[in-house]
Amino acid sequence: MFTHTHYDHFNPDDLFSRVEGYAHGIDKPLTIYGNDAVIGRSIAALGQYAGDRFEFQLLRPFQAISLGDRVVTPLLANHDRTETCMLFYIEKDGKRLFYGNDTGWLHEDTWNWLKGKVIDLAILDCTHGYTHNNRNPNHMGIETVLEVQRVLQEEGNLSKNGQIFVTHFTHNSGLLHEDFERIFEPAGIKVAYDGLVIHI
Ligand SMILES: Nc1ccn([C@@H]2O[C@H](COP(=O)(O)O)[C@@H](O)[C@H]2O)c(=O)n1
Repeated sequence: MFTHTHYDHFNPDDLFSRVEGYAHGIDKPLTIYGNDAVIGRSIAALGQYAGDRFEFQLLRPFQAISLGDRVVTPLLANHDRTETCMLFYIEKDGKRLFYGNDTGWLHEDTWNWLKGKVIDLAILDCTHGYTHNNRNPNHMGIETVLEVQRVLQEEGNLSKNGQIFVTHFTHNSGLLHEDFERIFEPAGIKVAYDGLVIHI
């Protein structure tokens, strides 16, 4: 399931290693979920070799789909005006995950959709460090993350033990992992790292 087609999230040429004759022992297709750009570029990368090794499912903003025991609702990101970039609200076993990356200050339609929804774990974009803007577009920074937390709390979106983790940092902020930990610790926001597993 893809949020958008930027190079750091989507490399459709990798799909080729699953085609007939290259990969073996495959008895069911891999479903690619995403916006029209994701689906179009996946099909273009595979060409005639897609065979029965792949299926494609177009995601539309705010139209929930069932995936086994999960319900996934794609939400609109505020990231790239040339593409329908998406975030995800995922419900499973009574737990609710908000995958909020890549995005700047949340899209108005997403804020509206979130009204009345509960979140047990929010994963938020914190590409930037300090931006002196608490409504940063395209990507969030520290002030925007804190402002999103404030609104989520004000709206009652976070469950009793609801957690926020930040991720997707650029080295250009000049901040290290421990700097982000120190900055976000007073707000109770945790800082993600490669290989992190969170149980909710
Ligand atoms: N000021 C920035 C902004 C982003 N990056 C890194 O570039 C990658 C792609 O960014 P997108 O805006 O296309 O999502 C991403 O991995 C960022 O960390 C950067 O280094 N400096």
